[in-house]
Amino acid sequence: MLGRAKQNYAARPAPPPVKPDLKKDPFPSSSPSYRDGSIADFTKKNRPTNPSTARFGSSKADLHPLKPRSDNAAPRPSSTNTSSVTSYVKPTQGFSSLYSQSDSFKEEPVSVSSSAANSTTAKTAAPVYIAEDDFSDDEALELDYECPASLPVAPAEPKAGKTPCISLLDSPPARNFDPSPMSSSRPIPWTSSPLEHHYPPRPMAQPPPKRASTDDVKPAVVTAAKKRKMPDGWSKSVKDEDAFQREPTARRTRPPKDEPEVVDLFATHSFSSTSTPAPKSKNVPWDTTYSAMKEKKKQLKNQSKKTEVPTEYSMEDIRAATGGHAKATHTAMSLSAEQEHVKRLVVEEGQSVFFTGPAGTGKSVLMRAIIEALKKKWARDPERVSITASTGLAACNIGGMTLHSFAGIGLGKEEVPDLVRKIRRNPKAKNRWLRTKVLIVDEVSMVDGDLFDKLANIARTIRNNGRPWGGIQLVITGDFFQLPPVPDRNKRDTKFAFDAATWTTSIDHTIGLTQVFRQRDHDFANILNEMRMGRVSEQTVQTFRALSRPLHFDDGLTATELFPTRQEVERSNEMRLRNLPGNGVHFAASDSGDPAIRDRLLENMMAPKSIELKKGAQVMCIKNMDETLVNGSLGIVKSFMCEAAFDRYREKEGDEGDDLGDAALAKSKIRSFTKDLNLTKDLTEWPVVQFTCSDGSHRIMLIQQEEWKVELPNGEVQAKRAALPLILAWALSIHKAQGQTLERVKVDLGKVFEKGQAYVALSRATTKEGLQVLRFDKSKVMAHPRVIQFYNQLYSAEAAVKKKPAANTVADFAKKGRLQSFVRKGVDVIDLDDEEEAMAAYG
Ligand SMILES: Nc1ncnc2c1ncn2[C@@H]1O[C@H](COP(=O)(O)OP(=O)(O)OP(=O)(O)O)[C@@H](O)[C@H]1O
Repeated sequence: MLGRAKQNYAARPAPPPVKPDLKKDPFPSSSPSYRDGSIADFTKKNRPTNPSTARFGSSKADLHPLKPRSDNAAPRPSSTNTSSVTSYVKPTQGFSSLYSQSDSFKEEPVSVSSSAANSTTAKTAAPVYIAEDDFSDDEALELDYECPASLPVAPAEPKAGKTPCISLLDSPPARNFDPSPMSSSRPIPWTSSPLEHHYPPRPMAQPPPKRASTDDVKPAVVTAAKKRKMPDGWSKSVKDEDAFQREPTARRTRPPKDEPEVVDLFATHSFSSTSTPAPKSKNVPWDTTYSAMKEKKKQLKNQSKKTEVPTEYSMEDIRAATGGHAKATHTAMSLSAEQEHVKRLVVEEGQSVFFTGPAGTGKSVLMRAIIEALKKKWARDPERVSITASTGLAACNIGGMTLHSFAGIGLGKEEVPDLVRKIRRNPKAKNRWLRTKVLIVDEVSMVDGDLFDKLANIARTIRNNGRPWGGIQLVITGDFFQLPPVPDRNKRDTKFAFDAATWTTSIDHTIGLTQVFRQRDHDFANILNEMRMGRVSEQTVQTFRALSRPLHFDDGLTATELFPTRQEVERSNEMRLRNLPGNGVHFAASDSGDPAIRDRLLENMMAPKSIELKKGAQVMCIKNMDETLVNGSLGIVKSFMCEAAFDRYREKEGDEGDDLGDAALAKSKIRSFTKDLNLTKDLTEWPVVQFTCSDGSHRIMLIQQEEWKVELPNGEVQAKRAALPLILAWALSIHKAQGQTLERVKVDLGKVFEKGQAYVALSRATTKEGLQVLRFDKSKVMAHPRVIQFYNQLYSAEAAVKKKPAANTVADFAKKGRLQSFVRKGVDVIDLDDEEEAMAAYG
């Protein structure tokens, strides 16, 4: 009975497999970690010490399924195996002790085939070696070698039951490869590599023999794959047929005509140069030494340099390009060392900079250079650079918008929270605040201090960033000795931008430009500079009084009179024009853009909406045309001509002639000629102006319309004006004159009423000889006391830092912090760093 019971027990059906407890572990991990998450326990509990509890397999053989070693494993000297492993695991003692097993890092079985060890196939299969090109399966990659002329025939469709196998070896191997289907008794291949990987590597592809003719070769490799296209410069050199014929080595395959050309990255330069044959021994990338590749790169660089378009032009080039028709061209001007220093700080170091300096030290020139460089730097994201100025005119001069427009605050009279709400309701303005990384502010002397503080706070609030200006880099320029902010009736005194509570913390560097370009006469430059600082000596008074004499010029031009108000200017110009004989000719500008905002955007343009001219009218060029015909050049209208008549006149008279008597004759001839041929020639008449250039020469130019645009930072044109680049120039407002360089100026100080006006007016002149001063009065040139104080602090800070006399100050004279420590000693300047930090933390 006992025996029967034993038999029944042995013959009982196997219990059903235990289902995993889904409630407890709905998503069981596929990783081998132990259920409680302790990998140490896991390794301990599953340690294959006892064959019956071993995790992988149940037989003893399973403990060492890869003994003998897998054929795919790299060969190792068997005798030293143990010692090398021991020494290798030494540093991991900590782990070993954790697992309380010294051989924790010994080789673990990795085969998934329980019978692999017993498989005779595994034992007898040929070892697999990895060749260098086993991984170069990127078909699109162009390698620096040419494929053999004959490629293997594409394999037939694999038969059922056969392992798909495409051999890239041109001679089929006479090896005993068994292509029978995989069975559990065969080792799983090391990778899913193609089968040829199971064979010893064939020798590297040899450079193919030099071909007789490039056309003979059938570039099978080219047709086989989608090739990567090289940049334009490369294909250009490929198209050099001669160079192709001169190719010293057969390193490139000419594709059939209808296929895209393929350029060998490493060989391109060599076939554009006969003198540099390709190194024969380096025709595969892995054979090319680093120095050889470097050399090739250098040659390519030189080659591309040679084809660069020159960026600077000589005057001959400019004249040839513009002829006698004035069209604004870009003229290169090299910056001085101090200008370069500022540009570097701004563009390369990303510092917030305020650069200032006397009139004529090249602040505007520098600002334009900085804007150009920043635009290049942010070419991919132009909205990052916002160009603004305090006034519409100044903004137009640098192709920007007013600071008010940028901010989207209207007049900006409300408190900051209200202004922030206003901006948030205006997506464009909000976006400008959020996207701006660099904010340019020109003519800062006219920015109100309260406005500066408001904008600084708005920036931090809208950008949700506690850093000064919410992290926006500021590039500010201006001269506080020049025109002050427009006075506010509600305020008792002017508040300058430097008076703003946030001014000191907003600026990293304050830099004083010292090299005066406008006045070449040092004495004159020094007198003006002294006057600027409010130091008017008796000698200076005498010098200016002596300039009251009338000015006479042989070319019939008179000095431009500067007036404080626009009404005075208009009255003066109209009267002078009316006094000229003959009829006036009207030139209307053509404006375009959104009608809703166009007029407002264009109202501050230097170029007028319409201008009436007469023969003999004195005009000023308001655009830089080239090196000698610049913004501020004075001229006289000599005639009115169509383009063809002017060309004929120029042919006859050349550049220097000024006899325009046959203009009418030329015009009638052109008219009859165009009538005969039924041609439609543009017979619009334009003013012909004889300019006195900055170098003293005369040039006769046909002046046609130029364009001025008001653009958003992303290049979107908001408004555009096409107008003659001319204004009447018997008189000019001081406001419009700010920023101008004038050869002949007349200033009546009796009419000047605002601080800074006298200095702006007088400092437009390039020479004493070209300046007439009426009613000179010391009191009229006095600067604002707080401006004097501000600059004295800067200069003394610089002098103290450099241990130099304050008079000879140069360049970077007030770094943030450094200046504060100086000015704190004597002058009441609040250090706002702590407050800023606190606000940043709060934000
Ligand atoms: N690096 C330079 N090389 C030669 N000339 C220069 C240079 N920088 C400026 N200039 C010339 O100096 C004159 C004054 O330049 P600019 O108008 O930029 O000075 P500014 O400091 O802006 O003057 P202001 O304060 O009066 O507006 C211009 O005629 C300009 O062409």
